[in-house]
Amino acid sequence: MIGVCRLFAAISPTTAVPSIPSRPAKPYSFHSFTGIKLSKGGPCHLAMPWRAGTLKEAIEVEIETDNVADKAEVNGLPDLDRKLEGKEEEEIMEGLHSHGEFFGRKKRKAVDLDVNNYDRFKMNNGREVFEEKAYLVGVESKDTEADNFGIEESLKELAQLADTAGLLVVGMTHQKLAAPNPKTYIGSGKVAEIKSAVHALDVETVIFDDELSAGQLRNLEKAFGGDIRVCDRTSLILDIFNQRAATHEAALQVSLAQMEYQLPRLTKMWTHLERQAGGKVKGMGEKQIEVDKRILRTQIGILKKELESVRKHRKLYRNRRLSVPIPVVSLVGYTNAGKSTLLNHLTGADVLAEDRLFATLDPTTRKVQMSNGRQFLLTDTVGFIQKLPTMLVAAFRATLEEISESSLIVHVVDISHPLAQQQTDAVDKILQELDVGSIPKLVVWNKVDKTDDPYKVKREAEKKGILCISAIIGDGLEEFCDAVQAKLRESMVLVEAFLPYGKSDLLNTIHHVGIVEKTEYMENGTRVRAYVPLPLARSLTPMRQQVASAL
Ligand SMILES: Nc1nc2c(ncn2[C@@H]2O[C@H](COP(=O)(O)OP(=O)(O)OP(=O)(O)O)[C@@H](O)[C@H]2O)c(=O)[nH]1
Ligand SMILES: [Mg+2]
Repeated sequence: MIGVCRLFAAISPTTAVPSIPSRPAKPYSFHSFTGIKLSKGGPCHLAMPWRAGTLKEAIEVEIETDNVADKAEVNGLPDLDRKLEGKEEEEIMEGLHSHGEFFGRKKRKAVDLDVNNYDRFKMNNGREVFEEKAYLVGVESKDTEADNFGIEESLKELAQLADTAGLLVVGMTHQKLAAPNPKTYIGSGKVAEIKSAVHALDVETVIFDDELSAGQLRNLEKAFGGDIRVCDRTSLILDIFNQRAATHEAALQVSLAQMEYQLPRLTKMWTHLERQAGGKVKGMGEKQIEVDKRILRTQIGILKKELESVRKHRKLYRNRRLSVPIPVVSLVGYTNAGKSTLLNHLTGADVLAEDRLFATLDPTTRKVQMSNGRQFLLTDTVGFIQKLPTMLVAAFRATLEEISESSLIVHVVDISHPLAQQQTDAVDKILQELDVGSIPKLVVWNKVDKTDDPYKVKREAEKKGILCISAIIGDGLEEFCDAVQAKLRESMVLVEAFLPYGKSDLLNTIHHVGIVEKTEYMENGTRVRAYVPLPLARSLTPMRQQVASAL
């Protein structure tokens, strides 16, 4: 342990490097990536195993491997530090790849060099990645109703997720099954076929398109053999969320979801110890599982408490915002539909918008100032995806509360996507789960510029009463704001109030956020008849009573 601590002191935790050059030989198999300190290892990390996002994480992984596998090596770490003194950089780098032996004070420089030069190549989309090969596996359900995405499309999306996580997809396969195999999810023939493919292609990670049970994960890893790691869509999404969580709240939410995902899957972490010891320590694994489960549960409890306090804070902030009677409009939609691009274009915000899945995790709210003087608040939210892990929906509850408390939901659809309809259905399904049916909704088709025949798309949209926009170019945005106003009016209430001249600020607000039908300037103030959002109607109540008593 001493060695580990010394190492971290020597290496800045903020040193961000894109990835580790090559994945150490299966150092993770007995190790959770839940971000907690388990009973045996040193500090854990939140990143998915193959994707250590920082140098610090990469080193933690190696060191911990040695820690757990062989305590003598851990105790010997200070010596290793000494051994490192005076070594040439090349030597250190060589050591880095062969064994953890050369980890120590001088490593940082060596690894930085290494990261810049080692094993890099460019992908088709121009991004540079390290060679971490992944192979995708899907199961096509015979129940086509449940499979409206189609297996090929679902796997394509999984490939996009893998790419977002920084993996290189080198192959994929699928199988049609009446029901998944409870032991290995796929049939034994398919297991054998994948095994030879992944060994031939030198694959490190096999990703399944559906959530796997602990037993299935274990059996598949055993069946593929070697250092091949098996994971599923859920853990891939969790990893992406983990990489992208920018705020404290998002990080807490993702950690919680990761731990909840990990809890029932802890079993496999310790079985290797029994294997390594030739079965001599039988039973030890089970003990460890119990200890780790307890630690994990305690951590989950702590995280939940912390999240609750963060949420309280957010609620206070939201209540303050709601007390300003400007209607809130939420942008929702499938991931990559263009929500952030739309927010940026309308408000001049600087939210990250890029051609990758789950660019946004945290909601951002900005004011939209229309040319006619009207205003509304626009909130960008986390994107949805088919097969969204339920624990993530639950984890992002606070974020999604933003949606449920808005006056209008704008569903942004990427109409240039071949599966636009399926994506729309997936979003509608999640909105149903969120129970926001009572909030008015406006559907917009975005990325019309990217479609083969924009005119045809626009004609089709017109027939359906849907608005077409191009958020990136700014096409149709004025019509969009008008449509938002018109929709907002539907949820406004008609009020008649008498505002003394000292309340001119309220009169301004009515003009900004409401639709004024009539104003009458009188001796002591203004009498106004207008459609206003409900919160504003509430704050006008005393003045409305004045009108009533004057009648
Ligand atoms: N051609 C075209 N591309 C667009 C348009 N709107 C957005 N994009 C691109 O689509 C990609 C995704 O845009 P984002 O705004 O990040 O999408 P998002 O809905 O916020 O995605 P998540 O945050 O992942 O949910 C980016 O590369 C944008 O430049 C559009 O109208 N036309
Ligand atoms: Mg976004």
